[in-house]
Amino acid sequence: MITEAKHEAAPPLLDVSHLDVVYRAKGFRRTPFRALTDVSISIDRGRTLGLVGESGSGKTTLGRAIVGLVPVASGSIRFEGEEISMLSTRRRRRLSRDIGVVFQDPYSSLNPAMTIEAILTEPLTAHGMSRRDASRRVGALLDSVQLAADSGRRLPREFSGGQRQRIAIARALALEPKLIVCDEPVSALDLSTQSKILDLFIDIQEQTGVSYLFVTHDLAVVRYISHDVAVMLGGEIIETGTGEIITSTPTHPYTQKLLLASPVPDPERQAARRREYMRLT
Ligand SMILES: Nc1ncnc2c1ncn2[C@@H]1O[C@H](COP(=O)(O)OP(=O)(O)OP(=O)(O)O)[C@@H](O)[C@H]1O
Repeated sequence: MITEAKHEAAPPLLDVSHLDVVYRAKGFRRTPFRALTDVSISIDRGRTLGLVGESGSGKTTLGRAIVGLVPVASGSIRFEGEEISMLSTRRRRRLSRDIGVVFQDPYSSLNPAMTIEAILTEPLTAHGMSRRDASRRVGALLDSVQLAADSGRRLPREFSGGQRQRIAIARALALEPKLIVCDEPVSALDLSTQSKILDLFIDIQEQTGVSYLFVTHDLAVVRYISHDVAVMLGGEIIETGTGEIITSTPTHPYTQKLLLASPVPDPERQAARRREYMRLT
């Protein structure tokens, strides 16, 4: 008898559902503080979700909850279908192979006393790779972020901000993660360096199929890099949609206000302006 094969849709790579995070009362806060309320997002393989919102809206908290740095009060975080919000430290550690992180500040995120080779081999040897194999992999990692092969012998202070962010990206890539949480990774860089690093993120995604949760407060950055966008306000997701729609015709008044405050350049209008300029000169 011929039976019809059942094709169940694969779960999204990351599926966050009805997530609440509450920080304990501490310092000036005398009562517990609810930083995330009923947050739901999902990211498919090879896709980028831009997470946008003003300072204090909860973007970093969501990224930290996903990588296990902040405890979850309720709701779920599923990675490849497996619930990960309540894992033991040991299982979490194994998961840290699959979920990498790149932080905002390239100046404080690298240990100033370690050579670049030591920085890049550390996660590899911590996950059981021999020192010799790890050291061999450093060359490939430096190459993937377009840094010279002899960079391994140098210290972080010998590099510019953009180069340090390349090193931080190489470190995040070391264990071949499936998802990288990128927390404002370009906001400390000047504009021309920003666009080079964004292009690097895009190239790496095309080559490896990695997914990104890309936290930023800048709609222009989100437009450039994201397939999908979620907008946060006061610990809640208030609007989601494709990058193009959210950065051109958002429906929520708050997103419209964000867009007015930092208009996203329209590529067609820019091209028309360039053509007009060429005609006149
Ligand atoms: N460890 C903590 N304990 C208590 N409250 C915290 C803690 N970390 C963050 N918060 C509070 O949670 C809220 C969300 O902070 P979060 O850093 O997630 O926002 P954000 O959108 O990433 O802001 P920014 O862009 O400034 O980093 C803020 O009101 C912040 O003060």
